[in-house]
Amino acid sequence: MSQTKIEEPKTDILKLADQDGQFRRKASQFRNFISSDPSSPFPAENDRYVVYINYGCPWAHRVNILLHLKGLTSVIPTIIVDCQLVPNGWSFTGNDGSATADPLYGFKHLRDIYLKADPEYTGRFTVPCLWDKKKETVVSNESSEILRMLYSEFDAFIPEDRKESVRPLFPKHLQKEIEEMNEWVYNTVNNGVYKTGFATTQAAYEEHVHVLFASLDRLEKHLEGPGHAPYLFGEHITEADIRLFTTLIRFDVAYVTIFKCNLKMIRYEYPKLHDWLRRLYWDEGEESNGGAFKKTTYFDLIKKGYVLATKAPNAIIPAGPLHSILPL
Ligand SMILES: N[C@@H](CCC(=O)N[C@@H](CS)C(=O)NCC(=O)O)C(=O)O
Repeated sequence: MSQTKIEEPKTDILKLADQDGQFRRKASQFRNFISSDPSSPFPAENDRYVVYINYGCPWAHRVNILLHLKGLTSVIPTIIVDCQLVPNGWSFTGNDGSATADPLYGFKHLRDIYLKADPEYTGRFTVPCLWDKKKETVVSNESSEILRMLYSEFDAFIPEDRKESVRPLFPKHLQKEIEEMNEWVYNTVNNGVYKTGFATTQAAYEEHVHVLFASLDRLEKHLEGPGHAPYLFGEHITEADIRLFTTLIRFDVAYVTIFKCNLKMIRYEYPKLHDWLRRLYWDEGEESNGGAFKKTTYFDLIKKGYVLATKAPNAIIPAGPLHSILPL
């Protein structure tokens, strides 16, 4: 008789850098799209989808901002996992805004959601993770694509003035420029902080830290360009602002100290980026639909999440900076 083997996780969750000290982000594996077309495999419906997030992760934060900006928080509710990455991955502990168990299936770990969708899944168990309650599967675990499907596919469920046709986050005439910016900002800033902070050799760290700051210098210059203020592409918030915000709001409070991205700080050395960042954070008016950026930012959990992920000196959470964000 063959013995029943208990399956160990195939992914070493706490191993972030490769053998050569470089952090290489793996491509997301669930890449389906929700559509407003009722005959599509994943049609937009009220209360059919949920998205697993935590409050530390910048990729999950993008999605949470978008749900608030669009007024979709009750159409696609979020389910929160805690901010500590343990050997079994993200979990439900009752801490950091999470429930004590997954409200859908009673699971203790997010990995069980992925394995329910595909028992053979070998990728990483990441947030954000968009789940279809009807088909009981993961629709997508790629934040950049989750953003895109939320722009217009759920327009039937939101007020007129939030629809993509009225207040576009990815306007036709800017798409090429936004795509171009996404490319270098993703590689050198959004993911650049991780390549720097998760590096485990001096050479890998130094390879990425200078590239990161060269891109911040480039962004600072960009904001001086015609039509590039107060938001990255003019008078209104676009996708480019959302994607950069979730990295820069973490910069002075977490990446400078915990990820050693410490050649400069946003608040002291990047006046234009600093203005841009504070305007987004503090806005509680129409542009941010009543504070989408502020309401979704949890500075303490951001710090905690990175300290625990990197085991930064003795897992002590730095007290500073004195103000997580300065007034406008
Ligand atoms: N490309 C993904 C990346 C998501 C991602 O890496 N999330 C991190 C949290 S910041 C995660 O869940 N890491 C857990 C792991 O890799 O095991 C996206 O943009 O959605």
